[in-house]
Amino acid sequence: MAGRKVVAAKASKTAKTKPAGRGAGQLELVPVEPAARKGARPPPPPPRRARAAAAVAPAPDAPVAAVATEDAAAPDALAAKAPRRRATAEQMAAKQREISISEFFTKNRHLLGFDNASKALLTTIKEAVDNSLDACEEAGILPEITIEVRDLALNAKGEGELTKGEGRFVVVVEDNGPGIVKAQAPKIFGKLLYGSKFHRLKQSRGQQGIGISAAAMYGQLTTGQPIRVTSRIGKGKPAHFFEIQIDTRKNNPVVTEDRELADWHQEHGTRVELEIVANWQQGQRFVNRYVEHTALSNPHATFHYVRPRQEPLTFPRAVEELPKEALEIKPHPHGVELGALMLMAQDSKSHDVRGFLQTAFSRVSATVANEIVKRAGFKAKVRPRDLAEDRTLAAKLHEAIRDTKIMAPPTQVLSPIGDTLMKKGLVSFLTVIETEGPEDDEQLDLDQAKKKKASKKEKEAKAEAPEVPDAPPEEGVEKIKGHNYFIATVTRPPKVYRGNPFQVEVGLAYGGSWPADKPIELFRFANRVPLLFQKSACGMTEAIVKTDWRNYLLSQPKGSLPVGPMALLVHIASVWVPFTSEAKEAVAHYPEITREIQLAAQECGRKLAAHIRKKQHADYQAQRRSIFELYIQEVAQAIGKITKKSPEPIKRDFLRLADKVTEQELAEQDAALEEQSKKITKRPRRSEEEDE
Ligand SMILES: Nc1ncnc2c1ncn2[C@@H]1O[C@H](COP(=O)(O)OP(=O)(O)OP(=O)(O)O)[C@@H](O)[C@H]1O
Repeated sequence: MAGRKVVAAKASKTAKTKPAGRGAGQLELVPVEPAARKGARPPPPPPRRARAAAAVAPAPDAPVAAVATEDAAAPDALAAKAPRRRATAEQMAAKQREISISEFFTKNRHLLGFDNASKALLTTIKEAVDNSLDACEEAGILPEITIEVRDLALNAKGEGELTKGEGRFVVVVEDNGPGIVKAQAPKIFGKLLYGSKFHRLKQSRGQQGIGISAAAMYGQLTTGQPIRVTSRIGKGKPAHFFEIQIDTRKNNPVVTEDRELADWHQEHGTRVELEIVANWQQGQRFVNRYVEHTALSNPHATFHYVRPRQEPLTFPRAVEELPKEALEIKPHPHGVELGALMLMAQDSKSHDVRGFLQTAFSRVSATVANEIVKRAGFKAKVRPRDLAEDRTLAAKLHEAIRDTKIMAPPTQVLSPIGDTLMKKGLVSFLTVIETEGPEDDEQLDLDQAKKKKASKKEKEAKAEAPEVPDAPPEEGVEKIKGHNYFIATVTRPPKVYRGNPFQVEVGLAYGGSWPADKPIELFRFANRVPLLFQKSACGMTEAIVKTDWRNYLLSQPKGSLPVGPMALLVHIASVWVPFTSEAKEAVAHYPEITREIQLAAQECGRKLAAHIRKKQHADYQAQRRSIFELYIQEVAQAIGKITKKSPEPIKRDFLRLADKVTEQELAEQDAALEEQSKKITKRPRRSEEEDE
C-alpha cells in the first residue's frame, strides 16, 4: 500500500496538466502524456510485465505512469485478471463540484421540452401563454392574449423569404393580466425554479417554477439575446421594461436593462419577448394546434395569433365569464410520506403535535388530531420539532395517520371545463378547422377538387329528387359549415389520488369531416393545457386504448386507439397533475386516474352508440324510401291510365303515405333505442362491470 502512495505522488509530479475547458475556475484537469509534449524525449520503455498489463486495459485519460508502475509490481497472472485502479478517491474528489440547476438544464434541455428547434418554438410559446392564463384567472381578469411569431429573415413589413428550416425567430406573448411587481421580474425570468405555484396545492397550468426562465435560457443559449419583459401592475403606475439574462453558473438573474416606460398601451399586463432559434417550417403545425386547442379548453379567453406572412387570426372568447375559481387546499394527511412529514414538522410554528396536524393538513379536526396522537402512543407532550429530529417518533406518527380514518380531502376546489363549455369549445374549434381546412397544401387541393365534384353531384341530385322536408335535427347533433357532428360530453365527479383531488372530463365530436378509416383524434388536456407530445407514453392514451370501443360500435385494432370519424377530448383537472417529466408532456400511469378516464369514456361511448344506432336506422329508412320513390312515378302513371285520372295527385298521395310510414317507423325506433340505451346505462357491459 505504501508503494501505491509513493507512486501516486510521483505520478502527479510527472503528469503535466492543462485546463480542460473554457472557464478559469474550472477544476477538471486533463493529464497530458509526457511523450505528447513538443520536443520532449520519449520516456524509457516500461518493464515487459507493465507493457503486458497496459495492453490489457489502456485508459487514455488515466494517470498513466501511476497505473503502469502499480501493475508492474503485480505477478503475471494477477496483472491479467485484476482490474486496474484508474483514479484515486482524492483525484476524483478534485473533480467534484456543485452543479447549478441552470447548468444542469442547459445540458438536459430535452427534459424541459427544448429537444429540437421546432419543439422549442412550441414550448416557448406554451410556457408564456400558460403563465398569462394562470395570472389572469388568479387575478379575476378575462384573458386577452396576443401570440406573435416573427421571422427575423423578413423585413419590418414582413417582406422577404421565409426561413427554411432552422433560423432566428422572435416570440412575443402579451397579456392583460395583473402584471409583475418590479422587484420580482428578474427572479421570475432569470432564475430557474422560482415561482408562486410549486408550494401550493391548487389547480393551475404552471406548477414547477421553471417554465419561463427555461425558455429565456434557451433563447440566451441559442441566440445570445436576453429575454425582454414589459410589465405594468395598474393604472397610474409606470410600466417597466427589462432585459434579463441568466448567469447559468449561479442560476441567478443579470439585469442588463431596466427602465420606466412613459406610456404603454396596456393598463395592466405583461409582455415577454424572446429571440430564439426555431424551426417555423416544421414547428408551425404544433403551434397552430396548440393555439386552436388552447382556445377550445379556454372558451373564456380571446387569442390573437400573428404569424409570419399569414393573415392574423382571432379566436374570440365564447363566454364572458371566468371559470369557477380554483381553490388552494392543504395537503391531506393520507397523501404525505414520512420524509415530507418530517420536513413539514420542521417548518411548523405550532407548539404541539396536535396543533401541527390541525394547521398543516386538511380534514384534521381536534378530535381527529387527538385520535392520531393516541394511536401513535405519545405519552408526554410532543413538539413538532421533536418529530423533525427523531425519525422513530415521526414514523410512529406517520403510521398512526395511515391507520386513522380521515375524511377525504375537499374536492369542490377544482375548476373543470364543464359540459356546456366543453360543447361550446368543441363547436368553435370545429368551426375554425372547417373554415381553415387541412394544414398541408396538397391535401388542401385534393379536398377542394373533391368538394367541387361533390357539390356538382349534389346539385344534380337535388334537381332530380322530389322535395322532402328536412328531418328535425337530432339532439346532440350540430351542423357546422354544412357538416353534421354529434357532440357528447361527460364530466365525472371529483376523485382523489394519493391525497390529491382530481376530476376527469371527456367530450367527443363524431362525424362531420373527420376521416372514417383512420384512428380517432385524441386531444389530451391537463389543467386546460393541451398535451401535444408523448402520446403513446401518456396515461390518458392508455386509458382510451384500454376501453373496449367495439361496445360502442367503433372498430378497434388490438392495443390501439379506435378507428372512426371522431375526435375525443380528455381533460384532467387536478391540484397536482402527475406528469411523467418536467416537460409536462404526458400524464403518469396512476391506476386511479386511468380508471376514472375509462369510466368517463365509457359513459360518453354509450351516448355515441345510441347515436350511431339511430343514424344507421335513419339511413336504412332513407334507403328504403328512395327505392320506393323510384317506382312511385311509374306506379302513379299506370294507376292514372287504369283509372283515367291525372297521375300527379296519385303521386302526391303516395308521397304523403310514405312520409307517414317513415315518421311512424322512426318514432317507434326512437322509443326502442331510448329503452335500449336506458338498459345499457343501468347495466354496464361485462368489461365495464369488471372495471367498476
Ligand atoms: N405573465 C405573467 N403575469 C404574472 N405573473 C407571471 C407571469 N409569468 C410568470 N409569472 C409568475 O412567475 C412565476 C414563474 O413562472 P414559470 O413559468 O417559471 O413557472 P410556473 O408557471 O410557476 O411553473 P411551470 O414551470 O410549471 O410553468 C409564476 O409562478 C408566476 O407567479
